[in-house]
Amino acid sequence: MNTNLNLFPEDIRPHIIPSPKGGLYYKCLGCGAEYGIEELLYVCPACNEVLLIHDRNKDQLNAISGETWQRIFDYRKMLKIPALKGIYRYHEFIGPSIPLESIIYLGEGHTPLVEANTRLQEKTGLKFYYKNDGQNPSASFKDRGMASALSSIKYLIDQGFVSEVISICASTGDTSASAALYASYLGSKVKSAVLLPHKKVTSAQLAQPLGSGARVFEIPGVFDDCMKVVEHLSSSYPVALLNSKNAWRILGQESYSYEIAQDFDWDMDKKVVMVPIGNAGNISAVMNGFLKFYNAGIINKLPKIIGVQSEHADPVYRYYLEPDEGKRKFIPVQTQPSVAQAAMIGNPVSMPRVIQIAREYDAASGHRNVFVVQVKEQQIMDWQLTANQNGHITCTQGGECLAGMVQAKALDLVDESETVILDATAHAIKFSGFQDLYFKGELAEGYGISSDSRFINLPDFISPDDPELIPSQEKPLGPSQFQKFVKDVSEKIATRLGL
Ligand SMILES: N[C@@H](CCOP(=O)(O)O)C(=O)O
Repeated sequence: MNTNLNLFPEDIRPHIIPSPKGGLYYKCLGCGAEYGIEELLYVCPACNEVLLIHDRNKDQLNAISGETWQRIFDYRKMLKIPALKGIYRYHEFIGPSIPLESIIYLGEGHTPLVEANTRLQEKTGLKFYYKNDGQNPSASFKDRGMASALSSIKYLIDQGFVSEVISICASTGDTSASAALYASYLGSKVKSAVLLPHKKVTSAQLAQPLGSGARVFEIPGVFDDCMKVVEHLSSSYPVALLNSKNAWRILGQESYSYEIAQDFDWDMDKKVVMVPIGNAGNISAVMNGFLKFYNAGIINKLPKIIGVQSEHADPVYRYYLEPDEGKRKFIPVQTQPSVAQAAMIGNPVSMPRVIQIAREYDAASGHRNVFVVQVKEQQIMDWQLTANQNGHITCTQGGECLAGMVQAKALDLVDESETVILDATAHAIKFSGFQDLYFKGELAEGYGISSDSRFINLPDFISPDDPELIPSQEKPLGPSQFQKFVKDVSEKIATRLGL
């Protein structure tokens, strides 16, 4: 696609189309060992700890002023080059080694930021927005990380470092949908396999990888058990791990923060970003993204970060309950049934990243700026339904986020002077089964939720009393009978509506 660079201001022109630069490398969070990105690597071969991707040339980012970066990203919005339409608008911060030809773009990123209506803001006493990551191609935020991870795999294939790949992931349902979708786009060179905890993903989520043609394996247990199997597979066989243990996933998910910064015209003063925590890759990425923009002078304030966990899957919340950093000890938990099923994780693989990045984040902020709150299952469901009955399309994790905001206000972690951004991590439709069970009062006891009649909404079946007036495909009604049918049913509906 041709781009007329003359349309752009002269000082911006050389930066509009990024060219690939080397310099990325894996760094172990445990022993600090460094490794090249030319191999598929998920944990440190020396100490088995998780990795992050760093940029040897990151100082070069500071050769461009923060204000110029802002303009570069604003002008890039005008581009029609597919590779730069999604998360790679921020190429220099997402994956500067990846040439544009290796970038996969399926429409991810730049999801809408929707301000809550006055009623909801008055009810909660806070000004807030949902960032609708359910409007990504596979209907969850995972597509950000997957676009990055699969672009990195395409890069390795394009460069001849690998020829064929079997990708694998454990999932509560969103990661698998996304992995299968992006792998299927790459065709025969990347075969996708996903592991799901049997009966612990929603039917919509199960349908997604099946529809994309992935091999789907269901195993007994919960997500944490699947994750252990996948970790074993990835350390024993030549497979590409697509969970967020894969550091490329973190890079891609940093785009969420870059977009929030750009959406608010780079003004992060008095902003609070709330993120549900499951495998903890997302909160790591969100903090890291803001830190990178802050270090490059693109934003001059670090927003407050508040993670949210359900009382039924709260290991990160428990870790931070201890005020003395030196005494904190991470202990995995056994999860209990949670309607925020995507976050029903007791042993998050990114916990070491959370600990390290949160420390850096607080240090750069000059005060504590990362918090974690805990919410009840009842609050998750009730706030999800409240949000969606006010024009949102949020999943149960988004409900968890809103419940977390209300809890944070009760704890004085946030006040009326601040603006809150909530992460609707997936589309409501994926999790509509929980809504259905809530409305029918059929949620299993283990969730600890009772259905509040204020939220219940069930369909009303309206049919003529006379069986002769009931239309069917096998026996269509004659014209006069059909007219009677329409009149009869309309009158009944009008009565119900009080017309
Ligand atoms: N909620 C996730 C769990 C896996 O997390 P990831 O960060 O490793 O992708 C899912 O949808 O599977």
